[in-house]
Amino acid sequence: MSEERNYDPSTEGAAMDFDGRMSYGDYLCLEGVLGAQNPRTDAHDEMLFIIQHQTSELWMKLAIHEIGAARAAIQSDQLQPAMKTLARVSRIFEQLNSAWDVLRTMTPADYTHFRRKLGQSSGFQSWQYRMIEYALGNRNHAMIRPHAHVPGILAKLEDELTKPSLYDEALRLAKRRGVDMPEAVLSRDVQHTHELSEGVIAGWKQVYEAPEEHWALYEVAEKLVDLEDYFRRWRFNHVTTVERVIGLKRGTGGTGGTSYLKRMLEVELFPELWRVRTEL
Ligand code: HEM
Ligand SMILES: N[C@@H](CC(=O)c1ccccc1NC=O)C(=O)O
Repeated sequence: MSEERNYDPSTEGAAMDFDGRMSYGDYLCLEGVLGAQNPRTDAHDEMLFIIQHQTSELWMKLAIHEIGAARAAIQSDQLQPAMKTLARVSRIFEQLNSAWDVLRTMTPADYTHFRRKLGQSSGFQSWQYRMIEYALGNRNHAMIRPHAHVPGILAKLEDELTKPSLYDEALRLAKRRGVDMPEAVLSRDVQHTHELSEGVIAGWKQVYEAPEEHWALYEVAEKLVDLEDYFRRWRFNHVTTVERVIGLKRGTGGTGGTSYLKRMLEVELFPELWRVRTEL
C-alpha cells in the first residue's frame, strides 16, 4: 500500500526536470491565468464569482473561434466540417449552461458582501458575448458603446458587423443548393439584424418538407436550431440565477436588471427556422 503511495513514476521514465524545458504550466501560461484572480474584498464567494466569469469568457473565446470556422466552412460548401464545428459550439453552450449550477450555490447574502465593489461593471460589457451575438446575427449597434474607449475591441466588433452572419451564410448556402431564398434578403445590408421574412420561411419549408432531397442543408439548419436552443437556455439560466440572487434590484450596469434580461429572452437568432415548424 505505502509502496504504491510513494511510487516514483520517474522509474518508468516520467520527466521530472523542467529546468530549461517547456513544462505543462509553461505551455498553458498558467502563471498568467492563475495569477488573474484579484478579489476586491475578503468575501469568500468573490473567488467563485471571478472564476465563474473568467471560465465563461474562456469558453466564449472558443465559441467565437468555432463559430468563425463554421461560418467559413458553410461559405466554402464544406458541410461535414461545418456540422462538426456547430455541434461543438452547442457543446460549449452546454458547458456554459452547466456552470450556472455552481454559481447558484451563492446566496443573496453572500453576494451582498462584495456586490458594491463591482461598481458599474457588469456582464453587459462583455465584448466576447457581444461578438457571439453579432456573429450569430443579433446586431444591435447600441451595444458597441461600452467599448468605444478601447480601440482594439471596438475595431473587432465593428469588423464583425461588416461580415455576413452565420445565418446569412446558411441562407446563401440554401440558395446555392437550389432553394428559393428572397434576393432582397441575400443582398441585404449585413451590418443590421436580419428581419423575419416570409420568403425565407417558404425557402426553409422546401427543405423541411423534403429533407431527403436536401439532407446536408437540413442537417445544417437543425444544427442552427440546436445552437439557438442552447443559447436560449443560457439566457434563461442567467435571468433565473439573477432573480434568485438580486431579485428585482437594478443591475450594476444600469439596466432594470431582471426586467431587461427577460426582454432579451424574446431575441430570436434564426426566426424562420422556428416559424417553419408551424407551416409543416
Ligand atoms: C450573481 C450572478 C449574476 C448577476 C446578479 C448578474 C446580473 C446581471 C444583470 C442585472 C444584467 C443586466 C445588465 C446590468 O444592468 O447590469 C446582466 C447582464 C449580463 N450578464 Fe450577468 N449576472 C450574473 C452572472 C453572470 C455570468 C456568470 C455571466 C457570464 C459571463 C454573465 C453575463 C452577462 C451578460 C453577457 C450580460 C448582458 C446580457 C445582454 O445584454 O443580453 N452574468 N447580468
Ligand atoms: N450586473 C450584476 C453584476 C454582475 O453580475 C457582474 C459584475 C461584474 C462582472 C461580471 C458580472 N456579471 C454579470 O453580469 C449586478 O447587477 O449585480
